[in-house]
Amino acid sequence: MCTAANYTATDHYFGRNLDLEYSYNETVTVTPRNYVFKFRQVDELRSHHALIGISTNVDGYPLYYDATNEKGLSMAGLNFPENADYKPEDPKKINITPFEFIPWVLGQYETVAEVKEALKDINLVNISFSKEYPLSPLHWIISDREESITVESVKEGLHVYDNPVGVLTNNPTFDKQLFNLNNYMTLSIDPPKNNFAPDLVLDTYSRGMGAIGLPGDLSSSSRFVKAVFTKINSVSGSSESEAISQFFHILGSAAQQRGCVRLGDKYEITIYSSCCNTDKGIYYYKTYENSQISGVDMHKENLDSEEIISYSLIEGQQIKMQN
Ligand SMILES: C[C@H](CCC(=O)NCCS(=O)(=O)O)[C@H]1CC[C@H]2[C@@H]3CC[C@@H]4C[C@H](O)CC[C@]4(C)[C@H]3C[C@H](O)[C@]12C
Repeated sequence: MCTAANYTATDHYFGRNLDLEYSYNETVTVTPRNYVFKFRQVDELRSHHALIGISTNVDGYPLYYDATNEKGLSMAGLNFPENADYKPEDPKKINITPFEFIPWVLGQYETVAEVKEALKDINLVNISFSKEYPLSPLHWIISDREESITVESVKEGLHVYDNPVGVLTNNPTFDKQLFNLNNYMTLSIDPPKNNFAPDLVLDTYSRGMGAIGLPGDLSSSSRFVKAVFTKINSVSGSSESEAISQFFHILGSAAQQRGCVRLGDKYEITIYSSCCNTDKGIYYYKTYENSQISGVDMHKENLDSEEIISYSLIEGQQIKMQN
């Protein structure tokens, strides 16, 4: 399972946890403007916005999990099992495969408003990348500084939801995730008042009691509530250091520790957490075993080139000994 979010301090940030029990050798990948993006059913993009994000690169093609373009538009794909339903080719629509969706959107658009318009003509077509890389059941969050949307291709068709909280996890469908927040409206960052039974003497014996009932388990609906509560109440200073620290703490509130979710003989963990400064095009990340923040700045690369540039994730703790 996964959790994605956006966050605005002075700059705007977008990132996600990738939670899984294995990895696909993902890298931080910069796709410069003149890399030729080929698509299965529509014309190639010879020149487009540059992208930075995490991908698995197969036969020279960046299969992005999440990315941001040089205009500050961001997008992440998260698992959506049982619900994702991709369609046969529709000659009246623009047929984009799920693995092309991030390049197609981020290659061309600057804002969520533009993407919303474009999505009216899109059909997410059921063509897989290859036998080795079959279709994954995904849904997406797309964000800019102003707004976020969630895109879900389900049995009934393509649903585009406004995402007023700027958070996405996994199942159930996004309308249900949002509805579920109704159940938590009494949670508060302030100490509780005794509404339970005013005649009883009840004591606020601990800090944090205003949010008792906030879910702490690792199911996708609980992570959604936890991440929304943390993000919406987040306060941070305006510096880059303060903002990215806060962003990683937001993601940390929904992260997975090895041992708590068993999958056969393996355990789900947060493989990486990312935080892209979408204004500056800097992609920061941590991995499960590297708590130090590493970063790749897209503007340090030649963005007019034709070749993708990738950086392997730095793994293993970088411990700064003080004596
Ligand atoms: C599995 C991940 C979601 C994490 C998650 O939620 N894990 C719970 C698993 S479980 O439900 O608990 O078992 C998702 C998120 C993004 C995905 C890639 C997107 C590009 C590409 C698309 C191609 O079509 C197939 C290969 C491809 C590399 C994808 C592989 C995989 O699907 C990725 C990593």
